[in-house]
Amino acid sequence: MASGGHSGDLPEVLVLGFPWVLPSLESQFSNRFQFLKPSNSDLPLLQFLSSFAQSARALLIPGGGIQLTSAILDCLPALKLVVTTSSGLDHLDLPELRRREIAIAYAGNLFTQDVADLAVGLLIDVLRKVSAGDRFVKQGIWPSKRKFSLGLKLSGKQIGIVGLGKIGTEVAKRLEGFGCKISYNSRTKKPTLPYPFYSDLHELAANCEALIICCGLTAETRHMIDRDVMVALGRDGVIVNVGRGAIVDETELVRRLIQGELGGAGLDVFENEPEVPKELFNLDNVVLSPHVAVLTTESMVGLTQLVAENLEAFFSNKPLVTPFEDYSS
Ligand SMILES: O=CC(=O)O
Repeated sequence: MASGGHSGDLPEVLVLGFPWVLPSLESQFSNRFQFLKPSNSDLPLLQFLSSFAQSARALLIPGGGIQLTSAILDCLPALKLVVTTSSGLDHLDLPELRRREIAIAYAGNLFTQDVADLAVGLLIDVLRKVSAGDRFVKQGIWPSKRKFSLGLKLSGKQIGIVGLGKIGTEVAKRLEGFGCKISYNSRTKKPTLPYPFYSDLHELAANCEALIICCGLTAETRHMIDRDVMVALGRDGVIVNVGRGAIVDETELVRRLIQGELGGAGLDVFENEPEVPKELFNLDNVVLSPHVAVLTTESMVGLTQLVAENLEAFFSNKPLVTPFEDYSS
């Protein structure tokens, strides 16, 4: 067996890429599923799939690092389920999966709190210069230089949430606790929420001191945070991105940060991960994190369980625990 390990008649789960939870799934559920791993083989991916994955009905794929293309799907005639470990689905070709009648299970709301926490953490870090202060102390600069540059107050700030779904709403709740004034732009107005809605993103930006990007990446949101939005946000404006890198025009963002035409940025996601524009490395008003908003010890325990439950449900012909059904988004 090219994937390593033979497990008799257990249902096969093809694994593409390197899902974070794979080691814990293997250690807890190897008696339930047989994991087929092309990454363990020397064969090119499509050749591996055509040789060893013809009967695989379920596929496990992480949220990043690999796109599920038609070329891959063409090699998987028996595929009926994709389980992805993310809440964002931009790595999946949704119309193509629908056309092929392949179901999707995803992380649902599992990461909502963690992502909202990190968004607020990044905002506080940019404004109050936590990481910059940490470097100032650890690099021994404090005794000689004495003065550390002033940060900015969070309390009372006008914050614009871009995408007021589950994550955006949790960010808003947290920031209300800091006395911030929240407004938002989203696909639709949320009548049950008290915050001012701006259907025009530029208007939102013009009325805010920071934008927190919480939406998913779609054809509509790609490069939605463009030059004009950044101009509207103004020279002191801050951008925090916990959505997807490509929602922001990264080249423009970097240029404005270098030129001092934007106040700062807190970025967990980038256009070409894991590549990050090196020009950002020396900017103290920029805080970078390696796409970890969803990753906590607790969330990975929950995710391991959720993936296993979705696989169990599928193989016993029961409804998925966290199906993704809105193929249009
Ligand atoms: O970025 C991570 C996710 O979409 O879950």
